[in-house]
Amino acid sequence: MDALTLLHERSSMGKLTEPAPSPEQLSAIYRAALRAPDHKELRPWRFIEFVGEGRERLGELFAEAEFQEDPHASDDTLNAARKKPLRAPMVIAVIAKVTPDIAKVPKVEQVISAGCAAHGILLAAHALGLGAMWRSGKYAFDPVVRKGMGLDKEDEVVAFIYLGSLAGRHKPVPEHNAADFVERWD
Ligand SMILES: Cc1cc2nc3c(=O)[nH]c(=O)nc-3n(C[C@H](O)[C@H](O)[C@H](O)COP(=O)(O)O)c2cc1C
Repeated sequence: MDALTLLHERSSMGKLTEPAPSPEQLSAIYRAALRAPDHKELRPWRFIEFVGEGRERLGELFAEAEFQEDPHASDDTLNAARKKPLRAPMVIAVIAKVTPDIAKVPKVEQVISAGCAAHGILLAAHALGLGAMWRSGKYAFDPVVRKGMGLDKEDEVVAFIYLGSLAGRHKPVPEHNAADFVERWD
């Protein structure tokens, strides 16, 4: 697949199955992530891989977040939260590891950089024939989840990327008209 075809045709895949990416595939995926544009080379990103029982630990954090939000939450609600990370054989949390008060690189730029790293993961996964889906949801912003994953005060959860093998067909890529989004000064 050439680079432009990849950029034009990447799409998300919510239906994911075993196996998880191999070590070689992960290596290629992280190389792509680490090529994200990065002002002052701060490397403002960290990745936490959840596989096997690690996904269950993440699910427990989601359920605990749900419980803290509503101590009367039903068992169904807590179990639904618990099961979310099991939708794929691997989840990668992309964290913006923010260095506060650094000259010329405000927090927003560091978070954008980490977002570009997340996009790199999606693109590399697609190029490798894997499926991937970027999710956030309320748990990405929840204090219980943040604390459980060891985030510092200024850090942000940019993505939970669900990764695995394709268990469905990619939906057709929508055609947009660039002119709807572009203005030109000349
Ligand atoms: C920051 C961010 C957070 C997202 N969170 C979710 C989410 O929690 N749940 C979801 O279904 N899609 C979420 N999406 C959207 C999907 O990842 C996906 O981009 C969307 O379904 C469109 O599909 P496509 O990537 O194939 O165009 C999120 C996207 C971004 C950029």
